[in-house]
Amino acid sequence: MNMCKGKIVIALGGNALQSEKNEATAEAQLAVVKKTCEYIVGIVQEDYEIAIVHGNGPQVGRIVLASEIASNITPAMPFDVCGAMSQGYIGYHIQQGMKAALKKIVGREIPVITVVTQMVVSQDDPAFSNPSKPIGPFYSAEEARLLEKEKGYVMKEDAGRGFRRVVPSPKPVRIVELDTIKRLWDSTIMITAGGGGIPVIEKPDGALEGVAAVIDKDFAAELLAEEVEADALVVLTAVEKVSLHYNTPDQRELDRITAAEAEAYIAEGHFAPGSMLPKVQAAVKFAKAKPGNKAIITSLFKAIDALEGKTGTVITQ
Ligand SMILES: Nc1ncnc2c1ncn2[C@@H]1O[C@H](COP(=O)(O)OP(=O)(O)O)[C@@H](O)[C@H]1O
Ligand SMILES: NC(=O)OP(=O)(O)O
Repeated sequence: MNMCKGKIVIALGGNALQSEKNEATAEAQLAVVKKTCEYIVGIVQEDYEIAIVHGNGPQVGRIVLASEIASNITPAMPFDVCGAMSQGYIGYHIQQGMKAALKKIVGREIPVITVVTQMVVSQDDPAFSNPSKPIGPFYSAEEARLLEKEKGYVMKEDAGRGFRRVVPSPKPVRIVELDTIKRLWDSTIMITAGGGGIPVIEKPDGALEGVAAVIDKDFAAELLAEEVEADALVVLTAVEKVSLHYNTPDQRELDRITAAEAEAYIAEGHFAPGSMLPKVQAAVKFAKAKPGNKAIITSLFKAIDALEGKTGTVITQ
């Protein structure tokens, strides 16, 4: 990676991993990931140094479900182990996609690896008593009621699309593998803090213990961006720009805003919790962390244009 234009941490949204039909097969995911990687490699070709942080809500939920259903024949895996599994197979797909796209588009090899990443969270995080992160498949209201009764799941309606299991989503505090990530940065494209990182708590003796939770990948990407002193946090999702009055006749897209303006819009309730809100909150945190920091929220397809200042919603100090 020569003549670097800047260091960026990319947070990859659900549409970068799953088909519009939400097909849950590994084959469907790999097909989507391969296309996604062609856009990401376009960013590498523009001479940005990148790290990739992906989501894992649908995937970790399905691994947990499969493990629970098979528990009469093989021991169920703890939730944190399921999170590690999701990092492994999503990372594996991205590695394959990146390798193929690098060969096709850039024409040279750049090492790409997945770093199984642990993320320290606080045992006292209020999120543990207020589950909010949707995982796994969608259910009808009737199925949701049954799951609550029979399995003790907490079920919530997810943006008008049906009911999903929700789990605690504590804030990321410390990236355990940070030193390694920093050391590899110059030579290697890393898929790291996938699914927000495997949530672990730190015992008084320093031992780490996995906990049942899913960290928001936008917050994890933000923390990574601060730690590696990235120039930009690039949050890639399904929309080209963030809007005020989203999905109403008064909808207005935002181009360049300050962190203070974004905070005012947050207070006015413009961004849906669990979807756009964490992205804007992460963007604000990064923008405020250091003068010159830039956070961009845009679509995968518009990422390069947004990096060139032509589109996207850009949040700065
Ligand atoms: N104010 C807003 N402006 C733009 N999009 C919004 C807004 N509020 C909610 N959204 C929705 O949030 C989605 C992004 O959240 P989500 O799909 O959960 O993220 P991810 O891409 O990480 O999977 C957008 O595609 C859009 O449908
Ligand atoms: N961990 C995480 O934020 O996953 P999603 O993006 O799938 O919700």
